[in-house]
Formats: sequence, C-alpha cells, structure tokens
Amino acid sequence: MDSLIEDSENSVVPEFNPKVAMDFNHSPEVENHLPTNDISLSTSKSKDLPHATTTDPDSYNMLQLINEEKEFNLKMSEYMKDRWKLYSNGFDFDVVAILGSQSTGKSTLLNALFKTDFDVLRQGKRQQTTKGIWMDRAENTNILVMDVEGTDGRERGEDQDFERKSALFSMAIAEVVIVNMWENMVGLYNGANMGLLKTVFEVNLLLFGRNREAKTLLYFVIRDHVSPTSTEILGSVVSKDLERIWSELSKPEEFANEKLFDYFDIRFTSLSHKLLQEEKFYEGVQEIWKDFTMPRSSGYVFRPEYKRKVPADGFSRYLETVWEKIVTNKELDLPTQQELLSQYRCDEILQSVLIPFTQSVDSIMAKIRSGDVINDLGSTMEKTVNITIEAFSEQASRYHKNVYTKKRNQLYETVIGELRKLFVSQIRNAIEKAASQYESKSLSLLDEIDIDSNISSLSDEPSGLKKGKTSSGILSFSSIVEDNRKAALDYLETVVKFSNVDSANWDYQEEIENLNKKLDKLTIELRGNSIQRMLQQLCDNRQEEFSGVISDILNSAPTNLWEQVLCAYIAQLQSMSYDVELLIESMGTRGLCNESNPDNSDPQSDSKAELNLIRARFRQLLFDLLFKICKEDLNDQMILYKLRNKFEEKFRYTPDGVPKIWSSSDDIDSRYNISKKDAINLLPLYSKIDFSCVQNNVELQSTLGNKAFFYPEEPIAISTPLNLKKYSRVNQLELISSIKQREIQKRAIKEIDMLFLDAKRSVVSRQSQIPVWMFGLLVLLGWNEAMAVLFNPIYLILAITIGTLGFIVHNLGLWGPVMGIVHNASANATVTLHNLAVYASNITDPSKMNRTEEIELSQMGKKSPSSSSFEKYRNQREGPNRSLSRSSTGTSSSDSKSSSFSTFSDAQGVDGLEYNSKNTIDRSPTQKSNRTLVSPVPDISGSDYSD
Ligand SMILES: Nc1nc2c(ncn2[C@@H]2O[C@H](COP(=O)(O)OP(=O)(O)OP(=O)(O)O)[C@@H](O)[C@H]2O)c(=O)[nH]1
Repeated sequence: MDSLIEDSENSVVPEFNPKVAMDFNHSPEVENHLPTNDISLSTSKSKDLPHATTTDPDSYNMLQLINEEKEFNLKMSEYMKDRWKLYSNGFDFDVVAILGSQSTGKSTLLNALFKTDFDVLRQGKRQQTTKGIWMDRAENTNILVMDVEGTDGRERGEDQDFERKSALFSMAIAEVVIVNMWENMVGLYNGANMGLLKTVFEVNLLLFGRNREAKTLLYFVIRDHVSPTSTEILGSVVSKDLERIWSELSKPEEFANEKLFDYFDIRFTSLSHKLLQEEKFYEGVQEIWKDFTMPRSSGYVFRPEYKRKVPADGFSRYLETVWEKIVTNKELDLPTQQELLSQYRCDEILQSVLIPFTQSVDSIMAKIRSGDVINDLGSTMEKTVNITIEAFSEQASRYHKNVYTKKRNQLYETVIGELRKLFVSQIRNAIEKAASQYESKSLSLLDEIDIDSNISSLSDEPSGLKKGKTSSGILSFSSIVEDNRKAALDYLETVVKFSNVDSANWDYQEEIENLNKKLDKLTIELRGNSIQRMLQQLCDNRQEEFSGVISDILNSAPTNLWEQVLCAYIAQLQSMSYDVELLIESMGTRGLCNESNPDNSDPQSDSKAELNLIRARFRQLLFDLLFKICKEDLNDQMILYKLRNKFEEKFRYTPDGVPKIWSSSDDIDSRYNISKKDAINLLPLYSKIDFSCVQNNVELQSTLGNKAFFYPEEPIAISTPLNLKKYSRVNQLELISSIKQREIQKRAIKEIDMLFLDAKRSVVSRQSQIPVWMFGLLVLLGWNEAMAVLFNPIYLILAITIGTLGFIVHNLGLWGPVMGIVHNASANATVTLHNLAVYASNITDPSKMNRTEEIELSQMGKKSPSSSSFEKYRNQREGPNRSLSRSSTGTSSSDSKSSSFSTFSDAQGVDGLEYNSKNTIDRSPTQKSNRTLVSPVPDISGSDYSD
C-alpha cells in the first residue's frame, strides 16, 4: 500500500505524498476490518489485517489517488502498469466508485465485495476514516474500485467543496456509482443522502448534459436492512425522492425537459446488518458480487452504455486532467477532455512507435551511406511501415476516432517522409553506380575498337556502323554508348522498382532525368577522348609509311628540302582525311553538345562544328608526327651519318657514282675542301623546318598558308575535351639548336678528316711500292750468285729447304707471325747493338751521356709527349737554354723519321694528331710531308685544331 506505513500494533498512518504526509491524521481507532467468514469470493488476499502486519508500503496495491489536499497522485500510471497490470488492457477494465455519508460502512462493503484493503473505522467510533479518494484493483477482476471520502463529515464542517468535487470526479470516470445509505435514512427527503444525490444530479448535468454518450448506473445499497419492508418498496421510495430532486433541480433551459432516466439507470439492493446478521450480510454481498463480476448474469452492472471510452493506457492521464479541471473550477467538458486525452495519448503512442522505426531507418541508412544498393529495400520499407502503423493502431485506435485517424495519417506521412530519404539515397547510389558502370564498360569497349577494321568495314558497309554494329560485329562508338546507356537506364529502373513502397509509389522521373544528364556529360567526355584516341591511333598506324617518305626526302637533302617535306605532309593529310571523316560520321550524334546553347542544340550544325575542330586537330596531330619524325631522323647519330654520307658521296665517288681510286696526281685537298663544305652546309639546312617555301608553292599556300588550317575560323562551341594546340606562328621550327649544331659539326669534321687521311694514306702506300725495273736489275746482278747456288749441292739443299719452308709458311698464312718474330728479333738486336754502341761511345766521350738519355726519354714521350712532366724534366736536366740549343743543333733524319712514324701510328686518336702538329713541324722535309697528312681542318668553332 503506497500511502500507509506501519505505526504501532495494528495502526497505520497515511504516507504516500511527502508534501502532505504530515497532515495525515494518525488514527489509532482505525482497524482493518475484513470479513471473518469467507463467502466464496476470491480468497487470494489475506483476511487478516494485511497492512498491519507488514512494514513495506509497496507491498500493497492500494493507492491514495487524491489526498485531502486535493492533490492528484502521479503514481497512478505506474500503478496501472506495475501493480494493477491493467495498462495494456485497452477498454477491458471497469470502474466503480462508492459515495455515501461518512462512516456508513462503505470501505467495509468494498473490502468484502472486492477483496480490497481500504481502511475501516474501528467499531464504536464515528470518525472519518477515508480521506481523499483511494483506488484499488478488485481481486482477480479488471475492476478498479474507488473509495471516496464520506459526505457530511464533521471534519470538513460546512465545507462541501471536496464532497462536490469528489462526486463530480466519480461521475466522470465511474460507470457504476454505488450509493451507500442506511435503511433508516430511506424516506428522509431532507436527510444527508438527498443532499448528496442532488449534488450528483447537478454535476451530472454539467458533465454529460451536452454529450449524452454514456449513462451512469446508480447502484443503491441499503444497509442494515432489518425491517420487513422489502427492498423494492424501499427502492420505490428512494426513486420517488430522486425524481422529486430531479424535478426541483434548477436545470439550464436546454435541459429543462430531460428526464432523470435519460442520464441514469437506477438499481436497488439491500444488505443485512453486518454486526447483527453477519451471515446474511455476507450472503447479500455475494449476490452483489455476482452483479459486478458475472457478465452473463442478468443483473450485470458493467453494460456498454456506461462505458467511459477511455483506454487503460490513457486512464491515469485522463484522471489527472479531469481532476485538474475540477480542482481549478474550470468547465469540465468531458468530450473535450477525452479528445484532448486522445490527442495526448496518440501523440505519445506516435512518438513511442517512432523510436523503433527510427532505429531501423538509421540502420538501413548507414548501409546506404556506405554506397550499397540494397536489393530488398522496397519490401523492407513496406514491412517497416506496416509494423509501425500497426503498433500505433493497436494502442491508439481506442481513442477518439477522429483524433486517431488524424494522428495515424500524420504518422504515415512522417514514416513515408523518412523512408523517402532512404529511397532517394538509394537511387542516388544507383545513379552513381549506373554512371560509373556506363563509363567503365564504355571505356573498355572503346579501347577494343580497331580503327583499321572499322575503316574497311565502313568502306564496305557505309551505313553499318552508324546503326550500331556492322554485320561483322565490329564495335563502334555509337553502338557502345547506346547499348551501355540502355543498360544503365534499365538498371536504374530495376533499382527503382525494388526500392519503391507500393503505397507511396514515389515518382522517379527526376532521378531518370538526373541519370540521363550524368550519362550525357560522360558521353561528351567519352566522345572527345574517343576522337582524340582515334586520331592518334590513325597517325600511329600510318607513321611507318609517312616516316619512310620523310626519311627519303631528308636523306636525299635536296635544295628545296623543306618544300618537299611539307608537300609530303599535305599529301599524307589528304590521303588520311577521308578515313577521318568516315570514322567521325560513324560516331553518330551522341555526346555532341553545344556548350553555349545545350537545350537547343542542333545536331547538324554541331556535327559540322565538331568536324571542323577534328580536322584542325588532326592536321595538328599529323604535323606533330612530322615534327617527331624529323626530330628522330635528325638526331645526333643520324645527322652525323648524313653529313659523312654527303662527304663520301662527293669525295670518294666520281660524279657517275664509281668509287674513286686516288693517285698521286689527284688534287685530294681541293676535293676534300669542296666535299667538306657541301657536307657541313647540310647542317643549317637540317637544323630547322623552314616555312619560307610556303609563300612560293601554290599548294602549300592554300593549305598551310591558310590561317584556318590549324585553327578553325568559326568559334567552336561544342563541348569536347579536344583541345587545339597553340602553335606559335613562326616561320621556322627548330630541330637542332645552334649549340648542338656546333658540337655535331666538330664530330663530323673529325670523321671527315679520317676519310681524308685514309685517302692520303692510300696514295703514300702506293708510292712506297718497289718499282718493276728493280726486279730486272736484281735478276741481272744476282745471276752469278743464283747459278752458284744451283750448282752447289749444299746451297741448293739450303735453298730448297728455305723455299719449302717459305711455301709452307705462305700456304698456312703464317707470314704475319713469322715476320713479327723476325721483326722483334731484329729490333732487339738493333737495340742491343745500339746500346752497346752508345755505351762504347760514352766510355770514350762522357759529354754525349745526356743525349742518350734524351733519346730514351723521347721514346717515352710517345705515350705523353706533351706532358708538362716531360718539359719539366728536360728543363731540370738541360737548363733554360736547352730547347734553343736543340733547335739550332737539330736531330738526325733517322730520328725525326722514327718520331714522325710513331706519331702517325698514333694519329688515329686526337691526342696523336695534336702532338704531331706541335712537335714535328720544322724538323725535316719528311716531317713536313707528315704534317700535311695529320693537320686538322680549320674549324668555325675556333678550337685548338685551328692552329
Ligand atoms: N451498523 C453497521 N455498522 C457497520 C456495518 N458495516 C460496517 N460497520 C461499521 O461502521 C463503521 C464504519 O465503517 P467504515 O467501513 O469505516 O465506514 P465508512 O463509510 O467507510 O467510513 P468513512 O470512510 O469514514 O466515511 C465501522 O466501525 C464498522 O464496523 C454495517 O453493515 N452495519
């Protein structure tokens, strides 16, 4: 019991609300009275004094709903749920209240009838026990029982405010109001009970006057019925009094003709004296119990017409608002209260069902936000809607129908609004997916397009690619983008279908439009890239052929080299233009978009503009290719090769193309100079693409000379990533920089000089051959010696042996090694002999010692003749005048020959050449001849060789 705590022995004190607890009177006289004999009602509750034997107030189910301070107990809702377990009962519960004078045994009757625990006054006292209004659930039934503070209590004196308010409250919420009265009060029209009934009628009119939705049953229990007068007679007396009171009521005009029974049903019953006829008393109680608990009984009191139409889950809230209105003396319009309650409760229910709904929406949204496309989204959402609406209806449908319907619609709108967010997000994902698939599939298929196959197919079947695939199944841009666009739109349609909620049937035309726009944008990019790739592929495929033509012209290096090259470029362009136009035409108009006016884009004019742009781009690409070919063909090695070739052509071949054999009579030097000049003159020619020829050539003038050749005159408004290159309008394009030219020239001259040296060498070798007459002279002078050999057996055998050996050596090709051995041996012998001679000379003349060393050092100098160490060493040994004395003294002819020979042998390298020119120039005529052989050609670069 919530409001009572144990005090001492069997007494209790009110407790429930701390605010008012101190005002509650502790009443030692109060006893908890329960029937001593069980009258076969439900017996689960103890017949002993329950709240006197326990200290735990929470173990009781009774609640002081309104205390004597007129405060409403907010624990009502909790009691409905946890104690009385009626919260989910909907309309399946009934309410009964008891009114009557103070201490007339009301609590006793309720406890006996419903097995409740209301306080009962200890016998022999006439004092108020029940303060405020108490409520409890009748045992094993769905009946809520209200024990109302007795009327006419001396504790409240003349203050009938609470009496009136509690009567109003009871009438508002209870279907059956038990009116408890003693038998001896029947017929006493001016008695206390009549005042109570007058109050009841008046408040009833206030409550139900305008809206007579529910009647109230007034269940009169006449207590202490000990007289022989039957209950019916007592009842008829009371009825007459009631009608009289009703007729005397000052009713509002609109209710003037209303009858008592329009608002009330009246039943009478009586009970014997509890103290004098206890057994009979309980028998009577049992009869009454049947009326309250047996729906099939004819006297069953809780009939539908008394129902207050307030569901159990809103009951506590309803009581609170009703009581609030009553306490504040505001007009208590029950229908309005019920409607307000309906709104309140429907809102509450709506919010409660939205919690699980929001959770499930959030979990789905999390998946969608991760980019997923959920396959069963539509059915999942449908299920969620149904569950949510059903959960709402289950509770809220008991309330005011209009309010319920309105709130249900509101809930549906909220739910559908939230679900549409899922739908939109899902469709957005689907659009992204469809667009990215469209792009990736299109790109991979566009990569597979074979330009050459398409060109030959288009030539065979001109309209084939325009329609899509040709009969041979060759892919084209238009077929790829059309097929993939259809696949993307189909995909979106499918996703929309399985994502839509049938009842909502969301429109998705906007989403389709969005996808179309996205695909259009992608197609423009694909088209531009495809065209660019196609042109590039076309250039690549024709590169070899074009390169061959250009190389031939560059190799032949005619005087009008660049005119010929540019003409070849124009010819190549013309031969490929038809292919380009054929391919572009086969692409259709998909992806063509006029940037400046996309909505009114005219495919025909856009096509024309695009074709102009493509033509210009293609000319640029082919010109890039030309430049690339020239660059490659005129790289360092190639240009050296070309210069050398040019030189050789002039130098080593006759004008008829016959290789030239040099003789001593040939003027090698002048020929060398002419050939070299011709070769070197190629370098500036090759160094840049010269456009000056364009002015003089009609064909070039009409093409390259035209300003619109690389840049279309009409402004290009179509959307395409085809960017035109900005060529600077110069008269020439550099291929080889001037620095590079100088470098190449140096290298070319070196190579040319080598050829020149070869030529010179071949003349010298021919001059050094033994003349024929020398052989005749040899035979003539050596005749006698030959005869001596022939006729001397020893000489003959020796000659034959030497001849045989010579024959064998000759046949085996061993002359080289043999000559090497002989040469080495002779050289060693010569050196040894020479050293011996020098040694002998030194012994006889020590002043020659330094000279010997010099010869040795001179031999060393072959490796690094110009090294400063050599000079240093010589200066140390000879002093500053040494070189002067050497030049005046001179060296022997054999020495200088030996020196120049060794230098010439090394002349293959640059160092050798350099050294030779510096150190052998003035020594002897032979040396002068050698200088001519190795001296470098004057060089424009002003290098060391110019000396
Ligand atoms: N004569 C008579 N006395 C009864 C009867 N029933 C109960 N009493 C006694 O009447 C006194 C008051 O009983 P309650 O049940 O407390 O009466 P009440 O009307 O609930 O009292 P309040 O709540 O104070 O208005 C007690 O002493 C009971 O023993 C009855 O049927 N006849």
